[in-house]
Amino acid sequence: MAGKPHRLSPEERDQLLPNLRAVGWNEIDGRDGIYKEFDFKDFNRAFGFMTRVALQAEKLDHHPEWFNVYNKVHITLSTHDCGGLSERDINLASFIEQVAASLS
Ligand SMILES: C[C@H](O)[C@H](O)[C@H]1CNC2=NC(N)=NC(=O)C2=N1
Repeated sequence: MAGKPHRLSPEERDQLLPNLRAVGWNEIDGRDGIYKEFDFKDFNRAFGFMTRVALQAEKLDHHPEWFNVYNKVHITLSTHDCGGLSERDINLASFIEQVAASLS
């Protein structure tokens, strides 16, 4: 983990967000963060996904806000250390996409 995170500038957002928007991440109303809902086949897959994301989050020292019931996982990414969206959220979202792709 390198340096203190900063809130992404408009230019950085224009560059970094389109790829994530294209796979279902949306900016949140009233808060500087991104959000996506995942649907898995069953609880085992949802929880397996969460386990893999959790281990990486701990490694990166960057943690998701999330909700799970049965096969659904809802994830919000935002960086408290800078009060908004940072590159750490983009990196974690990209990792999350890789995990989700490998499980479906
Ligand atoms: C002390 C610790 O390194 C910080 O609180 C880390 C932990 N995980 C974190 N997760 C997220 N999402 N944002 C942060 O700013 C953050 N900061």
